[in-house]
Amino acid sequence: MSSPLKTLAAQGPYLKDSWLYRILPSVRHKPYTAMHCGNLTEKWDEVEPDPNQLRWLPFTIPKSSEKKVDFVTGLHTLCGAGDTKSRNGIGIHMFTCNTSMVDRCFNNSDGDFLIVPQHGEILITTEFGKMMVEPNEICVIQQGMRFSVDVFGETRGYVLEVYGAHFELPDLGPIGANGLANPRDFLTPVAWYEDREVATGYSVINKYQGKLFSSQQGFSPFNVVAWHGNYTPYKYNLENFMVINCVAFDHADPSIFTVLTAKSTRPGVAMADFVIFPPRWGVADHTFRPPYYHRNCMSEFMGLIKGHYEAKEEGFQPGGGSLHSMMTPHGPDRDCFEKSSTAPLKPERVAEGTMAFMFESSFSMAVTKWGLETCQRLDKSYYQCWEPLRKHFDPNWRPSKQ
Ligand SMILES: O=C(O)/C=C/C(=O)CC(=O)CC(=O)O
Ligand SMILES: [Fe+2]
Repeated sequence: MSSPLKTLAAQGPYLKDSWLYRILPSVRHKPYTAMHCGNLTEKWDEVEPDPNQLRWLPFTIPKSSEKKVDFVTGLHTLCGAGDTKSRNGIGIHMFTCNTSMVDRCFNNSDGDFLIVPQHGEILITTEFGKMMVEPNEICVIQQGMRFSVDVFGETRGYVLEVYGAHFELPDLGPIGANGLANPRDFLTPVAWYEDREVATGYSVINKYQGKLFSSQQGFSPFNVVAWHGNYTPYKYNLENFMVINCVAFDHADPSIFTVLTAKSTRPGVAMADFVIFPPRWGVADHTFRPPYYHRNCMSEFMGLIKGHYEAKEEGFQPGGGSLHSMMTPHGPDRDCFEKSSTAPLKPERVAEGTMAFMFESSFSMAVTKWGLETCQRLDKSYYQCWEPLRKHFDPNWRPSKQ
């Protein structure tokens, strides 16, 4: 089923707002009451810090024959930092679900959701219209926008939430006008509405200061007949990313693959970048082409939509994740190191059939109890992928004369 979409109005230094024409105002609702369901959290101070390299096996999708779980009940916070009240922070969540949301919608008063479906497409009904989002596409639902998610079977994906800033295209600097994610490829829904009364009650779920609240009303909130503006949900197909990379020697920093960024209050560092590792050519001469071993000032959460990520072809699986925290050493596993140290440096396709991505943040993130224990997906043997690394230094080695 396809829904009409249009190109998002060009980005620019404009105020962002939208004007919605609805059948009944949103304020026609009963009071919010706390929901007491415990999978979302921002209580970063209640967990012990853990600087280790962490890796998760694919997160388990509940079977609908056992338990019906929709997008909201299937949302679990994995890690994050900062806080919603002072409007500065991020959360990384997983969603695993098997059932559509029925007569309930969600809105996030805390921030924006960048949603990365990994398994199963999702049909998102928003106050602005409908968007079908498939794996290898992403969408952004900004602060306050109500939406409801329909699924078509077992469904899994990743969510990057930012509090206090919106996602935007990175400054292109010397790249100039065109390249990376181009504005023309961002699509936004066209108005769609239903004038539907719901006698049994429609639940509007509100994420507010990290907690979920529910309020009842007697009608569908998707009652917007028309709208105009530039504050909208939008989607983007990662296949449209125009990849720029090294064509001489050395390995470019992964920031060259930034799709969207949410700027922090400190110039030059992001609250969060959404970075992808798309199919491309590797051509660098005299270079170790995979990511080098590094320790750096960002926290790096990696996810895999499909395929095999070059630095970890085996243990890092689609639907799983990894976290390399601020200044924690990491890099390719031994197999990748050996292969890339000996393979001839001819032009070669990298990441064919693969889409890995990174949520990279200048915040130092805490991992929730759900991430460390409850989900039971932590791969305790992750560190062993570097154990077989051996020294190769030979003080007597000299380059051969040609
Ligand atoms: O391409 C690059 O230069 C860096 C990529 C990364 O930092 C991501 C990782 O650290 C992934 C990983 O090794 O698992
Ligand atoms: Fe890294």
